[in-house]
Order: sequence, then C-alpha cells, then structure tokens
Amino acid sequence: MRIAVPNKGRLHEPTIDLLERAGLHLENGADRKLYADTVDPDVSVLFARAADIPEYVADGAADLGITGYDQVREARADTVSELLDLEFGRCRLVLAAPEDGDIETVDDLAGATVATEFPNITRDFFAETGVSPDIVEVSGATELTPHVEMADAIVDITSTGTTLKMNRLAVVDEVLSSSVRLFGREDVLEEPKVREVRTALSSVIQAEGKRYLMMNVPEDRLEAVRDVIPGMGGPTVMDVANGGGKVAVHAVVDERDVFETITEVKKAGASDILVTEIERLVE
Ligand SMILES: Nc1ncnc2c1ncn2[C@@H]1O[C@H](COP(=O)(O)OP(=O)(O)OP(=O)(O)O)[C@@H](O)[C@H]1O
Ligand SMILES: O=P(O)(O)OC[C@H]1O[C@H](OP(=O)(O)OP(=O)(O)O)[C@H](O)[C@@H]1O
Ligand SMILES: [Mg+2]
Repeated sequence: MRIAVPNKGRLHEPTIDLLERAGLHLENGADRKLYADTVDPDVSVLFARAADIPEYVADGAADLGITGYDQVREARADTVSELLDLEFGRCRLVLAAPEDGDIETVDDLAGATVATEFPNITRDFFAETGVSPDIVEVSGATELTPHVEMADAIVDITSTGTTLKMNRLAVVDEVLSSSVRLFGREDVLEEPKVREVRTALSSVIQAEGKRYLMMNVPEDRLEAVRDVIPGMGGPTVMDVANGGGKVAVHAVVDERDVFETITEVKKAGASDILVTEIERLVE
C-alpha cells in the first residue's frame, strides 16, 4: 500500500511529522527521494507535488493521498473519497480585488478577468453565480496580477490575510474552505491496511486536544472528585500500594478544561496531580 505525500512546500513537514507521530516511521532516507519505506513493510510513501497527489491516487500510482482539500477539488479526481480531515493546512480560497477599485460584489465581475492557480474551482464557483468572467490560469504570485493589468480580481489562498493586505487586495467572497485531508481511491477503501492507516492517523488527531490527568484521592473523597471530572467516560480508579486510604485516579480531559478541572479536583480533595500530553488515542 502506498501513500502519496507532499514532497516540499508548507505541507511537507507537518505531514511527515503526523506520519511519525502515528507510528509510521519513515525509513531508507526520506531525503530527496521519490519513495521511502516505512516501519510497516506493507506501507510505503511516494513524494509528489501537493497539486499532483489527487491525480496520483486516482491513477493508481498511490492508493492513499495526503494533500489540501483545495487540490482534491481542483483535480476533479472523482474516483477518490475522503477518509479523514487531518485538521492542519487550514486556509480559504477567496475571490479578492484591489481595495480601492470598484469591484465590491461578484456581480461587478461581469466581463472582467480573474487570475488563479485554481481554474476548475473558479469556474465551478462562477457557474453558480451566473456571472462569467474570463479566467486566466497562473502558476504563482497570483496577488500581483491585478497590479500589472493582467487581471481585475483573483481567486487565491489566504490564511492570515497578510499577503492580500500587502498587495492591497480585499476579499470579495469566499470560494472554498480547505484543510489537509487523507483520501483514497474508492477500490481500496475497504482494505484492512487502509483502515489501519486511517485509525493510526485519526488516533493522533483525537489525542491532540486532550490531556491525561493523574491524581491521588482519599477513598472517602472519590465520589466528589468523580463528580467534577468532565470528558471521556468515567475516570480509571486504581489502588495505590501502601496508599494509606488513597486511590489513584486517571482521566482523559479536553485541554481547554484542564485548568478548571485541576482547581475543582483539588477542592474536592485530590493531591499529587500530574498532567501529561497524549500521543495517540484509539477509541
Ligand atoms: N497560507 C496558507 N495557509 C494554510 N494552508 C495553505 C496556505 N497556502 C497553501 N496552503 C495549503 O497547502 C497546499 C500546498 O501549498 P504549498 O504552497 O505548500 O504548495 P505549492 O505552492 O502548490 O507547491 P509548489 O512549491 O510545489 O508550487 C495548498 O493547496 C493549500 O491546501
Ligand atoms: O494569508 P497568508 O497567511 O498571507 O497566506 C497566503 C499565501 O500563502 C500561500 O503562498 P505560499 O506562502 O505558500 O507561497 P507560494 O506562493 O510560494 O506557494 C498562498 O499562495 C498565499 O500567497
Ligand atoms: Mg504555496
């Protein structure tokens, strides 16, 4: 089974990092090579451009792919299905025009020219609006095109908004919201190895917003502590050797609830409280 992953650009490192955290360690020099093995003899990795990955999966060069949802949509690879939102590489594709110009709504684009690296998505977007500007495909630095009279507006990626601002462009409309996805060719979705990979990646994402809490609790305070622990199922309660009437309580808690939970369990009688990160969580 082969997974296609971005070979460079901003998605390369976080993708490799996710595979590593999921236990799919890369072997045999992942550097500058087209392929790498993983610790699982049945899983290898193919490095490809983010934009080419959906095509590679659709054509069978790889079985699974990891790239932005924008790329999957742009490739119109209709024999692939999404398996998991990997929750990084979040960005929006927006229609943007010069701040001080006269394009304020989509309707102002009748007869205009729109430059983009995403002509298919852009065409689909305008097909729904009933306005049909000329679409010019560019392969980068799209934000410059309105300033060199190549285009009146652009459809491009934004996340922090810095690049648009630097180029004195304002958002006219949102076209698509994207994040990185795991997807696969439809004929491999039921394979056990595909499910294994999905579970491994999912376990990392599940664990990301969670913390593991451990504490000691006098037995007669156990109910009070149990009452204030939020989150997944009940806490695990264990005897402590020579605990002198104390038990150990372990629980998985949402990261955002940790601060309040510590205050509450302490009030309820817990002591020796430890908080740790969780690497993976398989439900
Ligand atoms: N500013 C951003 N914030 C968040 N995600 C982004 C941003 N820019 C791009 N992405 C996501 O990363 C994907 C790949 O972008 P990246 O810039 O790494 O590659 P690229 O420019 O297509 O690569 P190449 O260098 O091969 O041309 C995009 O399709 C999108 O899903
Ligand atoms: O809203 P912002 O945070 O400013 O991000 C938006 C920019 O990020 C991407 O470019 P990238 O940095 O990947 O450079 P590239 O043009 O070389 O792909 C995208 O093409 C935008 O230009
Ligand atoms: Mg880029």
